Amino acid sequence: MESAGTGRREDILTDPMRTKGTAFTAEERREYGLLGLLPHTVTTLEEQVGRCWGEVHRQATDLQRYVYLRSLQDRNEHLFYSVLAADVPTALPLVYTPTVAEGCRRFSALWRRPRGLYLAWPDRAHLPEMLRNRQHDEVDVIVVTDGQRILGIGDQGVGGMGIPVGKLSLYTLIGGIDPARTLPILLDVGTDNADLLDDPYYLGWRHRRIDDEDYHAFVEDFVSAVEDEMPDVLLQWEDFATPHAAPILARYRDRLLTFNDDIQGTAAVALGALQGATDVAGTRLADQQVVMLGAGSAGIGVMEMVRQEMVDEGLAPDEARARCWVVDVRGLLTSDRDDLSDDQRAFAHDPADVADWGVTGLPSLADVVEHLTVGVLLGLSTAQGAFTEDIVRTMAAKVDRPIVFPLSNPTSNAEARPADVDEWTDGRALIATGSPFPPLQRDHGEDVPVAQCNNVYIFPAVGLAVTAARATRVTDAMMRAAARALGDASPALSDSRAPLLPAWAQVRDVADDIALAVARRAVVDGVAPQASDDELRAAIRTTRWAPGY
Ligand SMILES: NC(=O)c1ccc[n+]([C@@H]2O[C@H](COP(=O)([O-])OP(=O)(O)OC[C@H]3O[C@@H](n4cnc5c(N)ncnc54)[C@H](O)[C@@H]3O)[C@@H](O)[C@H]2O)c1
Ligand SMILES: O=C(O)C[C@H](O)C(=O)O
Ligand SMILES: [Mg+2]
Repeated sequence: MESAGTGRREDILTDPMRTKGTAFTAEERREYGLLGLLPHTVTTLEEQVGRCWGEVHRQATDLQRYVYLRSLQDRNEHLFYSVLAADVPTALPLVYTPTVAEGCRRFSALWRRPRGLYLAWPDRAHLPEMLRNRQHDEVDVIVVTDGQRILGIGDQGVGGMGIPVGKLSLYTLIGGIDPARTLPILLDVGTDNADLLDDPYYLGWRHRRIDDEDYHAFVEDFVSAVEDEMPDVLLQWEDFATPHAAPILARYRDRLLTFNDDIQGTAAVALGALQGATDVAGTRLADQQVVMLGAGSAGIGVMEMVRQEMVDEGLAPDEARARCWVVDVRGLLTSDRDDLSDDQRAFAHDPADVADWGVTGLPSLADVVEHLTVGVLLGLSTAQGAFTEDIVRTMAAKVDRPIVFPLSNPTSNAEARPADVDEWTDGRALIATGSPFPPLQRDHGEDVPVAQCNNVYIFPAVGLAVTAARATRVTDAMMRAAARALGDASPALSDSRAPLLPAWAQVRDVADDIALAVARRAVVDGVAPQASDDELRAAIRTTRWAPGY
């Protein structure tokens, strides 16, 4: 930690970026006027970490563990990140998916301390002033949400703030972004969640969501204010509802350094995991029929990257498209439907393609799996249990190594449980999930972890890359470089029984590799200053913040 400075003693003791709590030494206590303000014993950071983990484990529920860790973050950031770093696999589900979903649902009741910015529509005339009120001047990464599509649990209004806060914790833990240079933002444009509108303790703007015209004007004013105040910042869009997510990305991606995590981050992690899976299955994506359940911004984003990959593997654009099948709540996307956005229409099949299936109405997922030899089944539908035993068994009867990724979050929204998929396929399926699941049990006693195919493998590394390389845009090629670098780190490439994605214990090293690949691509694409690999590596190293006193 940089010097505790010469601020007033209360500042040093209570400033979460500067405090050491009981680890202030006897000399520091005297120097900063802290004598008598702390219990006598001086502890080490390691002892503090041990004590905190004891308290985490002592809590009765994961939600209480989440509350404990979040309040630790508000008290002492160095200790908070040291605690997370000491046990990443245990910490991740507590500060992130799935527990963060409960934190968002209970946000108003759990309110403790301010963090980040709440930009509410009624205050729209003051956006620049509100941005200037941010806690720290220099910001590398903003994560912003409007709370409308939080994980798979819908509109959480102001409670959506839990997501930017959680994502930014991982930008720091995994991507090494200095926590004092991160900024979570909640655009409070109302909520259509009736329970929240009726909740007397709801802390957001108690109003239905504003209409689209006002909404887009507000987003534009927000982006303009960000450009004025923090022109070099990375602006990550998170958990926007599908009708807003892709249009916002399209509008701003060529104007500033920005990306949508649910569209692009998810696509990159899915493609990374598919690289390991296809390798183990001894095939290529281009040789498979790929089926996606869910045509929201996440599902379409993934299919767009899958399609590009098939083209890279040698297919003509139309051949690639013909191998991609997307099914939504109504059924297969077909070109005679009048309810599709342009992004969805790009994956619509001609009804003639399926005419001989003899299905009346739109084919369902079960029909698709019955009539095609499906090698890859992906889920971003929010539909719990939609990968039924019948569907999975039908698929698995036709391929040796079915690739099945139920990617919806949180845990309760997953399209299938890995243990079930494993049983239905006699252990042949290659599985990855969006939320964490227990390892698969094997007869000979050796448990196999289930890969968590979550965009957390991607966004911290992208943040590290663009900060280190001083990039000005996030290009598609940069996201695909991230996917490739992640895929190259798949343990399954060297051991076909290993998980498809790296273990959490390795995730920071893998983030460095991904960051290098992304930064290199930024240079090639002309959106970052010229730099050699050695220079980029050095920049990544020096950008990385690590906790410690
Ligand atoms: N693993 C990850 O990293 C990751 C990343 C982003 C999003 N997600 C998850 O993806 C899910 C979807 O996100 P989104 O923004 O695209 O949501 P969305 O609500 O916009 O889209 C959901 C899609 O699924 C379809 N659908 C809903 N119920 C269905 C059903 N019963 N059968 C078939 N289709 C159904 C809808 O028609 C829609 O096309 C969420 O659960 C989210 O948590 C996971
Ligand atoms: O937040 C996550 O766990 C992943 C993803 O961004 C989602 O919206 O589900
Ligand atoms: Mg998300």
